[in-house]
Amino acid sequence: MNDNIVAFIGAGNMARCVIASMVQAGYPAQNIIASNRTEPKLQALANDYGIQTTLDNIEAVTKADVIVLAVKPQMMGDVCQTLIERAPEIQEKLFVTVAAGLPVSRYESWLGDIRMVRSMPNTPSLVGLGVTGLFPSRCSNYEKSFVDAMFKGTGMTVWLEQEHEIDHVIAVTGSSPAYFFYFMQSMQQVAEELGFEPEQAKRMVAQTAMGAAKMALDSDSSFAELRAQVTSKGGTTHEAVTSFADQGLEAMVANAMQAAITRAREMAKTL
Ligand SMILES: NC(=O)C1=CN([C@@H]2O[C@H](COP(=O)(O)OP(=O)(O)OC[C@H]3O[C@@H](n4cnc5c(N)ncnc54)[C@H](OP(=O)(O)O)[C@@H]3O)[C@@H](O)[C@H]2O)C=CC1
Ligand SMILES: O=C(O)[C@@H]1CCC=N1
Repeated sequence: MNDNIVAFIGAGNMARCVIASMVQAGYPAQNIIASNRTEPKLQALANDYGIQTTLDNIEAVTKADVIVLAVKPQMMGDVCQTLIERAPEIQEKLFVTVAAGLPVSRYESWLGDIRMVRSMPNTPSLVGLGVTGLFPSRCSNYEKSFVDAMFKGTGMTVWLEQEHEIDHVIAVTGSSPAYFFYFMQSMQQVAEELGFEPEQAKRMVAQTAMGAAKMALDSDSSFAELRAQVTSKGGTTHEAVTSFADQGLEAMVANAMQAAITRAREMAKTL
Protein backbone atom coordinates (compact mmCIF):
# COMPACT_ATOMS: atom_id res chain seq x y z
CA MET A 1 0.00 0.00 0.00
CA ASN A 2 2.83 2.37 0.87
CA ASP A 3 4.07 2.04 -2.73
CA ASN A 4 1.34 4.35 -4.02
CA ILE A 5 2.51 7.82 -4.96
CA VAL A 6 0.16 10.38 -3.40
CA ALA A 7 0.03 13.86 -4.95
CA PHE A 8 -1.43 16.84 -3.10
CA ILE A 9 -2.68 19.64 -5.36
CA GLY A 10 -2.53 22.69 -3.12
CA ALA A 11 -0.10 22.72 -0.21
CA GLY A 12 -1.95 24.89 2.31
CA ASN A 13 -3.17 24.27 5.85
CA MET A 14 -5.14 21.12 5.20
CA ALA A 15 -2.61 19.47 2.89
CA ARG A 16 0.04 20.11 5.53
CA CYS A 17 -2.09 18.52 8.25
CA VAL A 18 -2.67 15.35 6.22
CA ILE A 19 0.93 15.13 4.97
CA ALA A 20 2.28 15.59 8.50
CA SER A 21 0.08 12.84 9.89
CA MET A 22 0.88 10.46 7.02
CA VAL A 23 4.62 10.90 7.47
CA GLN A 24 4.36 10.64 11.25
CA ALA A 25 2.37 7.41 10.79
CA GLY A 26 5.23 5.98 8.68
CA TYR A 27 4.14 6.66 5.09
CA PRO A 28 7.34 6.96 3.01
CA ALA A 29 7.97 10.68 2.44
CA GLN A 30 9.49 10.01 -0.99
CA ASN A 31 6.08 8.65 -2.09
CA ILE A 32 4.34 11.95 -1.34
CA ILE A 33 4.49 14.88 -3.75
CA ALA A 34 2.90 18.28 -3.17
CA SER A 35 2.33 20.98 -5.74
CA ASN A 36 1.38 24.59 -5.07
CA ARG A 37 1.14 27.73 -7.17
CA THR A 38 3.82 29.45 -5.06
CA GLU A 39 7.07 28.22 -3.57
CA PRO A 40 7.28 29.04 0.20
CA LYS A 41 4.84 26.41 1.52
CA LEU A 42 6.48 23.77 -0.67
CA GLN A 43 9.90 24.59 0.73
CA ALA A 44 8.56 24.35 4.27
CA LEU A 45 6.96 20.94 3.55
CA ALA A 46 10.15 19.62 1.95
CA ASN A 47 12.22 20.84 4.91
CA ASP A 48 9.84 19.57 7.58
CA TYR A 49 8.81 16.21 6.11
CA GLY A 50 11.24 15.40 3.29
CA ILE A 51 8.48 15.01 0.68
CA GLN A 52 8.84 15.78 -3.04
CA THR A 53 7.51 19.14 -4.23
CA THR A 54 6.78 20.89 -7.52
CA LEU A 55 5.23 24.09 -8.81
CA ASP A 56 3.71 22.09 -11.67
CA ASN A 57 0.35 20.43 -10.92
CA ILE A 58 0.63 18.34 -14.09
CA GLU A 59 3.97 16.88 -13.03
CA ALA A 60 2.46 15.97 -9.65
CA VAL A 61 -0.66 14.24 -11.01
CA THR A 62 1.27 12.47 -13.75
CA LYS A 63 3.56 10.86 -11.17
CA ALA A 64 0.70 10.00 -8.81
CA ASP A 65 -1.44 6.94 -8.18
CA VAL A 66 -3.68 8.90 -5.81
CA ILE A 67 -4.52 12.60 -6.34
CA VAL A 68 -5.58 14.66 -3.30
CA LEU A 69 -7.36 17.87 -4.28
CA ALA A 70 -6.59 20.40 -1.52
CA VAL A 71 -7.25 23.83 -3.00
CA LYS A 72 -10.06 26.14 -1.88
CA PRO A 73 -13.48 25.18 -3.24
CA GLN A 74 -13.60 28.39 -5.30
CA MET A 75 -10.43 27.34 -7.17
CA MET A 76 -11.42 23.72 -7.66
CA GLY A 77 -13.21 24.01 -11.02
CA ASP A 78 -10.31 25.77 -12.74
CA VAL A 79 -7.76 23.40 -11.24
CA CYS A 80 -9.67 20.24 -12.23
CA GLN A 81 -10.44 21.45 -15.74
CA THR A 82 -6.79 22.30 -16.37
CA LEU A 83 -5.67 18.93 -15.02
CA ILE A 84 -8.00 16.92 -17.23
CA GLU A 85 -7.26 18.98 -20.34
CA ARG A 86 -3.51 18.57 -19.98
CA ALA A 87 -3.39 15.06 -18.50
CA PRO A 88 -6.57 13.18 -19.54
CA GLU A 89 -5.08 9.85 -18.40
CA ILE A 90 -5.60 10.90 -14.75
CA GLN A 91 -9.25 9.94 -15.13
CA GLU A 92 -8.18 6.38 -14.27
CA LYS A 93 -6.54 7.39 -10.97
CA LEU A 94 -8.08 7.55 -7.52
CA PHE A 95 -9.10 11.04 -6.40
CA VAL A 96 -9.51 12.28 -2.84
CA THR A 97 -10.92 15.72 -2.19
CA VAL A 98 -10.75 17.61 1.09
CA ALA A 99 -12.87 20.55 -0.10
CA ALA A 100 -15.99 21.63 1.73
CA GLY A 101 -19.24 22.00 -0.14
CA LEU A 102 -18.51 20.51 -3.54
CA PRO A 103 -20.45 17.31 -4.25
CA VAL A 104 -19.00 14.34 -6.13
CA SER A 105 -21.29 15.17 -9.06
CA ARG A 106 -19.47 18.50 -9.52
CA TYR A 107 -16.11 16.72 -9.83
CA GLU A 108 -17.70 14.28 -12.27
CA SER A 109 -18.84 17.21 -14.40
CA TRP A 110 -15.22 18.39 -14.60
CA LEU A 111 -13.31 15.10 -14.59
CA GLY A 112 -15.73 12.39 -15.82
CA ASP A 113 -16.75 9.22 -14.00
CA ILE A 114 -13.83 9.16 -11.61
CA ARG A 115 -13.32 7.02 -8.53
CA MET A 116 -13.31 9.41 -5.60
CA VAL A 117 -13.37 9.66 -1.84
CA ARG A 118 -14.80 12.90 -0.48
CA SER A 119 -13.10 13.64 2.82
CA MET A 120 -13.64 16.17 5.56
CA PRO A 121 -10.64 16.30 7.85
CA ASN A 122 -9.91 18.92 10.49
CA THR A 123 -6.80 20.80 11.57
CA PRO A 124 -6.08 18.82 14.78
CA SER A 125 -4.95 16.17 12.29
CA LEU A 126 -1.65 18.00 12.45
CA VAL A 127 -1.10 16.55 15.93
CA GLY A 128 -2.73 13.17 15.26
CA LEU A 129 -5.95 14.11 17.08
CA GLY A 130 -8.12 14.91 14.10
CA VAL A 131 -11.41 13.48 12.90
CA THR A 132 -11.96 12.80 9.21
CA GLY A 133 -15.30 12.02 7.61
CA LEU A 134 -15.07 9.93 4.41
CA PHE A 135 -17.58 9.25 1.66
CA PRO A 136 -16.64 6.86 -1.19
CA SER A 137 -17.89 7.00 -4.76
CA ARG A 138 -17.20 4.15 -7.23
CA CYS A 139 -14.22 2.98 -5.10
CA SER A 140 -13.02 -0.57 -4.62
CA ASN A 141 -12.57 -2.00 -1.12
CA TYR A 142 -8.81 -1.79 -1.64
CA GLU A 143 -9.09 1.91 -2.43
CA LYS A 144 -11.24 2.52 0.63
CA SER A 145 -8.71 0.69 2.80
CA PHE A 146 -5.90 2.74 1.30
CA VAL A 147 -7.68 6.04 1.99
CA ASP A 148 -8.62 4.88 5.48
CA ALA A 149 -4.97 4.10 6.20
CA MET A 150 -3.95 7.44 4.67
CA PHE A 151 -6.17 9.31 7.11
CA LYS A 152 -5.77 6.99 10.13
CA GLY A 153 -2.67 8.92 11.17
CA THR A 154 -4.78 12.05 11.38
CA GLY A 155 -6.66 10.52 14.30
CA MET A 156 -10.12 9.05 13.82
CA THR A 157 -11.90 8.19 10.57
CA VAL A 158 -15.67 8.00 10.14
CA TRP A 159 -17.06 6.40 6.93
CA LEU A 160 -20.37 7.80 5.77
CA GLU A 161 -23.12 6.07 3.80
CA GLN A 162 -24.78 9.19 2.44
CA GLU A 163 -22.96 12.08 0.81
CA HIS A 164 -25.01 14.77 2.58
CA GLU A 165 -23.58 13.54 5.90
CA ILE A 166 -20.30 15.23 4.93
CA ASP A 167 -22.04 18.55 5.64
CA HIS A 168 -22.88 17.27 9.12
CA VAL A 169 -19.24 16.30 9.66
CA ILE A 170 -18.26 19.85 8.65
CA ALA A 171 -20.47 21.27 11.41
CA VAL A 172 -19.43 18.74 14.06
CA THR A 173 -15.69 18.36 13.43
CA GLY A 174 -14.47 20.13 10.24
CA SER A 175 -15.23 23.69 11.33
CA SER A 176 -15.43 23.06 15.05
CA PRO A 177 -11.76 23.51 15.98
CA ALA A 178 -12.47 27.17 15.27
CA TYR A 179 -15.41 27.15 17.72
CA PHE A 180 -13.14 25.89 20.46
CA PHE A 181 -10.38 28.35 19.54
CA TYR A 182 -12.94 31.18 19.65
CA PHE A 183 -14.10 30.10 23.09
CA MET A 184 -10.51 29.80 24.31
CA GLN A 185 -9.59 33.16 22.77
CA SER A 186 -12.46 34.78 24.71
CA MET A 187 -11.30 33.10 27.93
CA GLN A 188 -7.70 34.17 27.35
CA GLN A 189 -8.85 37.75 26.86
CA VAL A 190 -10.62 37.78 30.23
CA ALA A 191 -7.67 36.04 31.89
CA GLU A 192 -5.40 38.81 30.62
CA GLU A 193 -7.81 41.47 31.86
CA LEU A 194 -7.56 39.74 35.25
CA GLY A 195 -3.79 40.24 35.17
CA PHE A 196 -2.30 37.03 33.76
CA GLU A 197 0.49 37.37 31.19
CA PRO A 198 -0.67 36.52 27.62
CA GLU A 199 1.43 33.35 27.29
CA GLN A 200 0.52 32.21 30.78
CA ALA A 201 -3.18 32.88 30.12
CA LYS A 202 -3.03 30.96 26.83
CA ARG A 203 -1.37 27.96 28.48
CA MET A 204 -3.81 27.97 31.41
CA VAL A 205 -6.81 27.97 29.06
CA ALA A 206 -5.41 25.43 26.59
CA GLN A 207 -4.23 23.08 29.36
CA THR A 208 -7.70 23.15 30.91
CA ALA A 209 -9.35 22.49 27.53
CA MET A 210 -7.01 19.57 26.88
CA GLY A 211 -7.56 18.19 30.38
CA ALA A 212 -11.32 18.42 30.02
CA ALA A 213 -11.22 16.74 26.58
CA LYS A 214 -8.97 13.96 27.90
CA MET A 215 -11.27 13.36 30.87
CA ALA A 216 -14.21 13.04 28.49
CA LEU A 217 -12.33 10.65 26.20
CA ASP A 218 -11.03 8.52 29.07
CA SER A 219 -14.32 8.15 30.90
CA ASP A 220 -17.77 6.70 30.26
CA SER A 221 -19.41 9.72 31.87
CA SER A 222 -21.45 12.03 29.68
CA PHE A 223 -20.46 15.66 29.21
CA ALA A 224 -23.37 16.59 31.51
CA GLU A 225 -22.08 14.24 34.24
CA LEU A 226 -18.54 15.60 33.98
CA ARG A 227 -19.94 19.11 34.19
CA ALA A 228 -21.91 18.18 37.30
CA GLN A 229 -18.69 16.96 38.97
CA VAL A 230 -17.26 20.50 38.68
CA THR A 231 -20.43 22.26 39.74
CA SER A 232 -20.66 22.46 43.53
CA LYS A 233 -24.05 23.30 44.92
CA GLY A 234 -24.23 27.02 45.63
CA GLY A 235 -20.70 27.44 44.26
CA THR A 236 -18.88 29.46 41.61
CA THR A 237 -19.28 27.12 38.61
CA HIS A 238 -23.04 27.08 39.02
CA GLU A 239 -23.08 30.85 38.64
CA ALA A 240 -20.88 30.76 35.51
CA VAL A 241 -22.82 27.93 33.87
CA THR A 242 -26.16 29.55 34.71
CA SER A 243 -24.91 32.73 33.08
CA PHE A 244 -24.13 30.76 29.87
CA ALA A 245 -27.53 29.06 29.98
CA ASP A 246 -29.38 32.33 30.60
CA GLN A 247 -27.66 33.83 27.58
CA GLY A 248 -28.77 30.94 25.39
CA LEU A 249 -25.55 28.96 24.89
CA GLU A 250 -27.31 25.86 23.55
CA ALA A 251 -29.29 27.79 20.95
CA MET A 252 -26.18 29.74 20.01
CA VAL A 253 -24.23 26.51 19.38
CA ALA A 254 -27.12 24.95 17.45
CA ASN A 255 -27.51 28.05 15.27
CA ALA A 256 -23.77 28.22 14.55
CA MET A 257 -23.60 24.56 13.53
CA GLN A 258 -26.69 24.93 11.36
CA ALA A 259 -25.08 27.99 9.73
CA ALA A 260 -22.06 25.86 8.76
CA ILE A 261 -24.37 23.24 7.20
CA THR A 262 -26.36 25.88 5.36
CA ARG A 263 -23.17 27.39 3.93
CA ALA A 264 -21.95 23.97 2.78
CA ARG A 265 -25.27 23.47 0.97
CA GLU A 266 -25.05 26.92 -0.61
CA MET A 267 -21.52 26.16 -1.79
CA ALA A 268 -22.79 22.95 -3.38
CA LYS A 269 -25.27 24.99 -5.41
CA THR A 270 -23.18 28.01 -6.31
CA LEU A 271 -19.57 26.88 -6.80
N1 LIG B 1 -8.60 24.59 6.93
C1 LIG B 1 -9.45 23.68 7.41
O1 LIG B 1 -9.68 23.57 8.63
C2 LIG B 1 -10.13 22.73 6.49
C3 LIG B 1 -10.11 22.91 5.12
N2 LIG B 1 -10.74 22.03 4.31
C4 LIG B 1 -10.70 22.22 2.87
O2 LIG B 1 -9.35 22.17 2.47
C5 LIG B 1 -9.18 22.92 1.29
C6 LIG B 1 -7.97 23.80 1.44
O3 LIG B 1 -8.17 24.65 2.54
P1 LIG B 1 -6.94 25.25 3.32
O4 LIG B 1 -5.83 24.26 3.32
O5 LIG B 1 -7.47 25.75 4.60
O6 LIG B 1 -6.59 26.46 2.35
P2 LIG B 1 -5.17 27.13 2.02
O7 LIG B 1 -5.44 28.43 1.38
O8 LIG B 1 -4.30 27.07 3.24
O9 LIG B 1 -4.56 26.12 0.95
C7 LIG B 1 -4.90 26.12 -0.40
C8 LIG B 1 -3.62 26.03 -1.18
O10 LIG B 1 -3.93 25.87 -2.53
C9 LIG B 1 -2.94 26.56 -3.27
N3 LIG B 1 -3.43 26.82 -4.62
C10 LIG B 1 -4.36 27.69 -5.03
N4 LIG B 1 -4.53 27.61 -6.35
C11 LIG B 1 -3.71 26.63 -6.78
C12 LIG B 1 -3.43 26.09 -8.05
N5 LIG B 1 -4.04 26.49 -9.14
N6 LIG B 1 -2.52 25.11 -8.12
C13 LIG B 1 -1.87 24.66 -7.01
N7 LIG B 1 -2.08 25.15 -5.79
C14 LIG B 1 -2.99 26.13 -5.67
C15 LIG B 1 -2.70 27.82 -2.48
O11 LIG B 1 -1.46 28.37 -2.87
P3 LIG B 1 -0.86 29.78 -2.32
O12 LIG B 1 0.12 29.40 -1.27
O13 LIG B 1 -0.23 30.41 -3.49
O14 LIG B 1 -2.02 30.56 -1.80
C16 LIG B 1 -2.73 27.29 -1.05
O15 LIG B 1 -1.47 26.89 -0.60
C17 LIG B 1 -10.46 23.72 1.08
O16 LIG B 1 -11.13 23.18 -0.02
C18 LIG B 1 -11.23 23.55 2.38
O17 LIG B 1 -12.62 23.49 2.14
C19 LIG B 1 -11.35 20.91 4.79
C20 LIG B 1 -11.37 20.67 6.12
C21 LIG B 1 -10.82 21.58 7.09
O1 LIG C 1 -14.18 26.93 6.61
C1 LIG C 1 -14.19 26.09 5.71
O2 LIG C 1 -14.94 26.23 4.72
C2 LIG C 1 -13.30 24.88 5.82
C3 LIG C 1 -14.08 23.60 5.81
C4 LIG C 1 -14.07 23.12 7.23
C5 LIG C 1 -13.06 23.93 7.86
N1 LIG C 1 -12.61 24.85 7.07
